[in-house]
Amino acid sequence: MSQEEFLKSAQNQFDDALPFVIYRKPNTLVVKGLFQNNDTVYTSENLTENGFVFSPFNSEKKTVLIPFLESVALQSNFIDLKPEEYSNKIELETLPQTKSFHINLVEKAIQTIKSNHLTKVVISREEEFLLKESNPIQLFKRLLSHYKSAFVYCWYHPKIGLWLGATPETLLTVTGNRFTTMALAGTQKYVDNLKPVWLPKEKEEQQLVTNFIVDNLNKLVSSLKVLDVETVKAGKLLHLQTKISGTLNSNLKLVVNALHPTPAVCGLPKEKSKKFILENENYNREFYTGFLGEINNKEKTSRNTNRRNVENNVYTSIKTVTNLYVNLRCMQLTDVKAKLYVGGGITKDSVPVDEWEETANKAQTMKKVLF
Ligand SMILES: C=C(O[C@@H]1C=C(C(=O)O)C=C[C@H]1O)C(=O)O
Repeated sequence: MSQEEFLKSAQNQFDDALPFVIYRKPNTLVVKGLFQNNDTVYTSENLTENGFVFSPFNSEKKTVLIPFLESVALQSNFIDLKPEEYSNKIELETLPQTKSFHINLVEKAIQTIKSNHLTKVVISREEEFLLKESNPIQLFKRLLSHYKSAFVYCWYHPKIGLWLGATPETLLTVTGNRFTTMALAGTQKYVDNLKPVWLPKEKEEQQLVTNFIVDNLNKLVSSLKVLDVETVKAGKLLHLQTKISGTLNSNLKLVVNALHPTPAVCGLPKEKSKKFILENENYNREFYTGFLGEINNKEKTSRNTNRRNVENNVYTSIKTVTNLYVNLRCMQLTDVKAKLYVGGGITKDSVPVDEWEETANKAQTMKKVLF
């Protein structure tokens, strides 16, 4: 189906107030959609269902599911915007009280860390805007073109809300019993042709995330492999990333529970930092820093067993595939407003005003397609 027809189906579904998700995996050219047949709120208790999950930061709250069995699945090839359709908009100022609240909270977090109550905590904020372009399908189209290496999505449920995002972070991918995950942390602005220099503060902050993942997965996996740390680009930002892979010896729910929320979006120790966040941030994160994606998708993989090709020598197997992403660089839309969400990791060496700047830079990812 053409991209135009695909996006038209999404528009119709939205106009009919029926749940759907449209998405594209990082560095791929296929845009997929799941269009639910009714407006029931399905939930997933144990991540054993087959469908697309949308799960909040606070794991005590419900994980919403769009079941494959209750939906129509469509897909199209991705078509890039024309160069003149790309936006190149100015940076907008944020309200001064938003800035002072954030800086004060970062200071409080640093004090809490220095008094040995926490090692790291991710402090975040929301920012609200009146919209010029409020059509989610058009915004999704722009996100696809602007962020080709991100997981780009638009998720809608009439009883819950409308979310869009372009996240650089994978929570977990599983194919059969092989899994990969990543430790992503440390942020700086991307500057053309300049080799990035990472300070010890950022390296340590990212290492904490890697250690947490390795320690928590150890009991649940085997053949654990930790690759070297590398610099990755996400929009106009750079992050440090370590890829971690291995074999799963456990069920999906236990592995997700062991990871989510990682110190990339919550902190260390996990429960104490989560408590700090829930008590001190002046808003509800809802699905920001939660996770989303396909679970237990039966994917057909075909492979030719004979190089000299014989048509009937193709070997087909069905694998169970899960692809979950951390919901970052995202926003929630209402008729006239967009609320976007941004945060950053705080350690003992953080400088409050720099942390503010980091969130302002991260906010540009969504602002770029809004104005
Ligand atoms: C919390 C966010 O990003 C996370 C925090 C980072 C950091 O502290 O440097 C970097 C990447 C993400 O793991 C966000 O984008 O809102």
